[in-house]
Amino acid sequence: MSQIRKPKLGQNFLVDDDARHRIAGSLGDLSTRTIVEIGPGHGAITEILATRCRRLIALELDRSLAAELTFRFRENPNVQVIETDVLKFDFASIAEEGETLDVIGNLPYYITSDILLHLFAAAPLLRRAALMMQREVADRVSAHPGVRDYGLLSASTQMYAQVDNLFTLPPAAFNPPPDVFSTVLRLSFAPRFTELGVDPIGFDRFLRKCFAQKRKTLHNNLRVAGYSPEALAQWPATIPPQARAEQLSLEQMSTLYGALLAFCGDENAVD
Ligand SMILES: C[S@@+](CC[C@H](N)C(=O)[O-])C[C@H]1O[C@@H](n2cnc3c(N)ncnc32)[C@H](O)[C@@H]1O
Repeated sequence: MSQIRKPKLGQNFLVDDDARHRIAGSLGDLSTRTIVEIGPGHGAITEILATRCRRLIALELDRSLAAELTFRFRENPNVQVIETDVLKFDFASIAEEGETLDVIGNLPYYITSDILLHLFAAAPLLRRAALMMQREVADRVSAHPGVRDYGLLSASTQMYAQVDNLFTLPPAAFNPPPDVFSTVLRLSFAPRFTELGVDPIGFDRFLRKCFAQKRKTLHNNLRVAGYSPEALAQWPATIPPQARAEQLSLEQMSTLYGALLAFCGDENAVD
């Protein structure tokens, strides 16, 4: 009986030559940079990066692929292959004094959101990232307020980075072909917490409450999350009372957060 098997560890390897060059080229001149590649696989992108960057750290979870690449790049002193789970990788462990890192990866799609969160946690060490992910996820990450795809993933990402949507590839660019189209995004890290006057942990928790139920108004989501009528009476005049979370800019969100926090004293008071 024939059976379609999902590749393990999200292993859909890039076979489109033009595409691998476009990804490798998407962060510009790398000659002075340290690049971290997530999931190098058989080395489709690694091979190009190895000749272009000062230092390349390739993180591969699959033991046999990591061994294959270690052997293949054994004569490239600027390439280091580390067999590890990217989600357990400490970016600080490889950054040199005062250095920022660039990240490239045709991601294992099954952990895209987790990888993004892991990168956000390391944001002060990162300059830019070029990441291939499922098109629908990329559309959500890069969406602007007021469009259908805008949500928690967009708001969270855009607190950490400016996002550019670079290009989209069909399933045929990969072997085996995935069921979905794929898009490459470029993230330029520039966290906005200080500029917007919010603390990262509290504001992240606030965003989760705001976007808890997409069909509810923001006011209703916050009421359900435990904000009292007295707290919600602090609603800023600049924010429409019937607004949904996905309609508000990050500036408006942070204004609302600040008004509620000033009233409640401590964001823990509303948990
Ligand atoms: C979509 S493939 C990309 C492979 C290669 N870069 C290419 O473009 O052909 C994803 C790669 O990530 C690796 N991978 C999966 N989970 C991982 C993890 N948690 N940490 C590091 N690498 C992982 C897979 O083994 C696979 O090589």
